[in-house]
Amino acid sequence: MSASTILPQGAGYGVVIGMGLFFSLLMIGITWMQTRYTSHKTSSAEEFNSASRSVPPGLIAAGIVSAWTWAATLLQSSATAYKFGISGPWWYASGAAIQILLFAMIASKLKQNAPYCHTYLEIIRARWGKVAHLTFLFFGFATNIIVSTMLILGGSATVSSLTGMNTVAACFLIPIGVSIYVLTGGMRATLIADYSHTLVLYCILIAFALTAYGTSNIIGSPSKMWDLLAQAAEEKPIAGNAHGSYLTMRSKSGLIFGVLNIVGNFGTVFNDQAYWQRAIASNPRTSVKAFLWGGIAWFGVPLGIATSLGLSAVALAHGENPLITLTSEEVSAGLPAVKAAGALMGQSGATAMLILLFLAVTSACSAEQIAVSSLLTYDVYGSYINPNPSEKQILWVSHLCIFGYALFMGAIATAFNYIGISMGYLYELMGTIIGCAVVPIALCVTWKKCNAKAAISGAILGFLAGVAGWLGITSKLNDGVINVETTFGDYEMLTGNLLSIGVGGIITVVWSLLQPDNFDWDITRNINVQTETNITEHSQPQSPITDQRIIEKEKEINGTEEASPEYAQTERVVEEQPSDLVEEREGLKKAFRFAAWSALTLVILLIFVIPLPLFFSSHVYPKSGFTVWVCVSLIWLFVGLAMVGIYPMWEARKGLMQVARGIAADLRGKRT
Ligand SMILES: NC(N)=O
Repeated sequence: MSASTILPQGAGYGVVIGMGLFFSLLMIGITWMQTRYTSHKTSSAEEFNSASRSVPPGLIAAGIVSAWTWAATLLQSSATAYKFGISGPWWYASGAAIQILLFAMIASKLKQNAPYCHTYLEIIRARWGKVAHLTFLFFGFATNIIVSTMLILGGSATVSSLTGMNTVAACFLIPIGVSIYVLTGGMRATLIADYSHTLVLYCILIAFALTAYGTSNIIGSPSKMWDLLAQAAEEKPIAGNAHGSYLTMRSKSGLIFGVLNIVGNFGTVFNDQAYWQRAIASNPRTSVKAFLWGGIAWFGVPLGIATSLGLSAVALAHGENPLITLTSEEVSAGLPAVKAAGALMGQSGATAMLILLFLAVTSACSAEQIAVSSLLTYDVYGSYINPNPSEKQILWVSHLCIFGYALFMGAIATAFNYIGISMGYLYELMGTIIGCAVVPIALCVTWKKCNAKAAISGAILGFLAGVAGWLGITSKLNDGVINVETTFGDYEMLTGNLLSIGVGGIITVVWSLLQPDNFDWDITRNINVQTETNITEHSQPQSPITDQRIIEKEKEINGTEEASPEYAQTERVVEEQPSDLVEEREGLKKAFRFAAWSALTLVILLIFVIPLPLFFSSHVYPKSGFTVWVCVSLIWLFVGLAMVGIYPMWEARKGLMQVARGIAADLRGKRT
C-alpha cells in the first residue's frame, strides 16, 4: 500500500476490473434470460437502442437517476458544501433536479409529436433540415463529450486518490469495462444494470449519512456537527456568507454557483441524447411520471451526500488537530467527500466510496455510450453514409460505436488530465459551451412557430457570445491574463453561462415570433413509421389506416389539430393499435398539462420560494434548524430508495414471475 493512500493499489484494479467483469457477466445472464423467457430480443435494433419503447416508469426513473448521478453529483456537490456551507448542497440539488422535472414536459411532447424517433436529432433533421441537423449534432456531441470527460476525470481522480492506481489506467479501464456490458445488453439490460447500481448507491449514501450523524465517534450527531461547523467558521470565515458561517443560505458564492449550476445543467439534460433515449424507451403512458419521479428521487442524492460528507470534510479539516487536509486542486477535483469518508470510517469508508463512485460513473458512462452510439448510428451513419441500413448493419454500427466511444472517452479524459483541466472546471464551463442550444432544442418538439433560421442562428450566436463574454470578462478582471486559473473565476464563468443560454434563447424566440413557422407535426409523427413496421421483429402491423381518419377523429374530439392536405392523403402504417391512437394522443395532452403544472410548481418551490427568503434574510441556522435540515436530507434518501429502489421491483413482479416460471419449466425439462 502506498504511504499516502488509504487502500492498496490492488483494490483500485480489483474494483475497476473485477466489478467491470462482474457486471459484464450479470449483463450476459440478464440478456440471456430476457431473450429466452420474454418477448424482448436484443437481436432487434429497436430493442437494442430503444428497449421497444415499452419500459415502465419505475425502471425509467431509476435509469434517469443513474444517468444523472455523475461523479460530480457526489464529489462536486460535496465540494460546494466544503466551500460554501449548506447553501452548496441546496443549490447543487435544486439547480440540477429542475431540468429533469421540466424534461417531463418534453418527454410528453416527444411522445405526441415524434413517437417513433430514435434520437432528438432525427426530429431536428425532419423539421429544420440538414444545416440545423449538423449544427445541433455538434452541440449534441459536445454535450456527450463534456459529460463523459467529467465522469472519467472524477472517477479516475477518486480511484487514484484512494488507491494510488495509475490515473491513465483508470481513465481507460473504466469506460472499456462499461462498454463490454453495454455491448452485451443494449438499452433494456443497461436500464436493469442502472437499477441495480442505483439501489446500492442509495444504500451506501444512507450508510454515510447515518455514520456521520449517528454513529461516528468524531461527529455522530447534528448537534456536534453544528458545533464543529461553527468552530470552522470562527477559524476561517467564508467570505460572502452571513457571519462567515457554513450554516446559512446567505452565501454570495453559493448563489453564483446556483445560477451556474442551473444554466449548465439545462444543457446537459436537454442536449443529451441519454435523456431523450429514456423518454423514447419509456412506455408512452408513463413517461411523465418517470421523469417527475426521477427528478424528485435524484434531488436527495447530492443533498444527502453533501450534507453528510461535504460538511464532514469541513468539520474534519478544521480545529486544533485537523484529520484531513485539502489543497485547492483537491477541492477542485472533488476530493472533500473522498477524504471525509476515509477519515470518518477508515478503510471501510474508503472502500464504500470507491464502490459508490464506480457504480455512479459506470452507470452514467453506459448512458453516454449508448446515447453517442445512437447518434452515430442514426444521425451520422443512417443519415449521411448509408440511408437505408439493414437491421444487421444498424446493430453492427451501434456495437462498433459503443466500443470506439469507450476508447475515445479514455483518451480525452487522459488529455484533460495532462493539461490540468479538472472536473470542477468543466462543470462550471459546460453551460458556456452548450447552453446556447437548450432553447432551440426544447422548442423543436414543443413549438410549431419556431423557425429553423432562428434556431440555428440562436445556437451559433449564443455559443460565440458565451465564449467571447467568458474570455473577455476574464481578461478585463485579470489584467489581460487568460489561463486555466483566471478563467475559472465566479464572474467569468457566470458571464459565459448566462450569455450562452440567454443569447441563444432570445434570438430563437424573438426571431420566431417575428417570422413564425407553422410546422405540421405530422411530418415528425411520421419519422420511422414505415421503417419501424418493417424492422420490428415482433410487431404485428395492423391494417393500414389513413391519416385522414386520425385527423378527423381528432378534430371531432378537440377541434384543434390542423390537417395537412398533403399528409391527409397519404396512407400511414402505424405500429400500435390504430384505434387507440387518438385516445392516446388525448392522454398525452393531459399528461403534458399535468407535467407542466407539477414541474413548474416544483421548480418555483425549489429555486425561489424556499431558498431566496432564506438568502435575503441572512438567516443562520441554529442547532434545531440544522437538525431539521439533516433529517430532511436523510428522509429524502429513504424516499428516493423507495421510489427507484423498491418500486421498480414491485412494478416488475409479473415479468419476474414470467421469468421464474420459465426457469422452473426449464428445470423440469418442460421447455425446449
Ligand atoms: N448530474 C449532475 N449535474 O450532477
